[in-house]
Amino acid sequence: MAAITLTSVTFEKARARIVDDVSLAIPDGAICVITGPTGAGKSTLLKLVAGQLPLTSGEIEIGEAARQSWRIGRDDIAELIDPTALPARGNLYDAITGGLRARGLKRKAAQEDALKGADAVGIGALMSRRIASASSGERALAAFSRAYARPPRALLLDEPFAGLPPARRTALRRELRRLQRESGVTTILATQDTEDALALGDLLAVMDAGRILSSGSAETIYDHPADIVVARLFGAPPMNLLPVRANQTGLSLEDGTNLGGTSVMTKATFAWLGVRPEDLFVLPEGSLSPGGAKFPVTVEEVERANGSFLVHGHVGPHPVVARLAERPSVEVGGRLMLGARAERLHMFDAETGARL
Ligand SMILES: Nc1ncnc2c1ncn2[C@@H]1O[C@H](COP(=O)(O)OP(=O)(O)OP(=O)(O)O)[C@@H](O)[C@H]1O
Repeated sequence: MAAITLTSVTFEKARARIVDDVSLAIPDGAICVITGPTGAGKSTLLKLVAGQLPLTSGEIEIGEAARQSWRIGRDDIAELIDPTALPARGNLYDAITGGLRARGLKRKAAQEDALKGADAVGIGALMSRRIASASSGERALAAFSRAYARPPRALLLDEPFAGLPPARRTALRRELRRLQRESGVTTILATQDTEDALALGDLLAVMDAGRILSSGSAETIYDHPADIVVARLFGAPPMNLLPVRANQTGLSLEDGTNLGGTSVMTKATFAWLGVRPEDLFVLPEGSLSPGGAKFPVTVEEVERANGSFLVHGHVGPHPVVARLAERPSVEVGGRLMLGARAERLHMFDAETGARL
């Protein structure tokens, strides 16, 4: 297929930099997931790669083809897929063949490929369903059929699972991974969902305000975020951050509450201690592992989440969220001692927010 290389890609509109100096190198056959909050510029970046918007400056290469030399819809270089943007009229079959025809396929080839693609994703029997009455999951599958029936060199997927319930999302992620494995098409996928990103991304890029703040493997972005901005942007609920001071016995809050955490003590006297909600657990009395941290949490609310319980509370004046497998036996207003293993703690510079 083809590697995708973005060099200093910038897009301005009405003097606003919507995409700002983005550089990324996506290896041939990889999935790069662009993640970030709403309005970060993800969709705009995909449209630039698809050739649907003109670059203000910079360069995009897909394999040997430089950005200026292709036009969307006229060849098999890049295709942007947004399941929510299927045409309003017609049935799923029309949506799939229409997409292939727009890429320049002759009618017969488009019809053959559409059926092949629909069978490959298991919606062959649904071809006559009106788009307007198809479920979000069926539309997503139709969009995938359209993409994978004849994969372009670069596939650009904009929020492909938007609006789907969690169970359907999981199934469609697996489907997408399978299609990706079989086709090997280099893919950029934009999503706000951390689970999509972790499940699908060979390469992750965190975007905010038009810029790529950090990019790399899940290990880099999720396990070792470069600074507190990336740490808070990637992960849901976001990483807890507490301002701490180091003394002889470990890290403490300003009111003197000792949190342990001797394993992450650095030369810095003041720092931010970070811990992800999913890395916290109920700490049985006196069982803190060496170097780990403990958090005496005053519980405000316990919320049932998908397969877990979210405990909202605070440690001193600082809000803390924990994701626990089981509902803790604690009343609202009660105290819960939570722990985190040494290797799941993060430390960031108090001033710059950079990882220590
Ligand atoms: N043609 C345009 N003219 C002016 N502003 C634009 C244009 N297109 C996008 N924007 C603005 O640029 C920013 C980025 O938009 P974009 O849709 O790329 O973000 P996004 O990260 O995909 O968000 P979401 O996850 O909500 O889809 C937004 O503030 C948007 O309002």
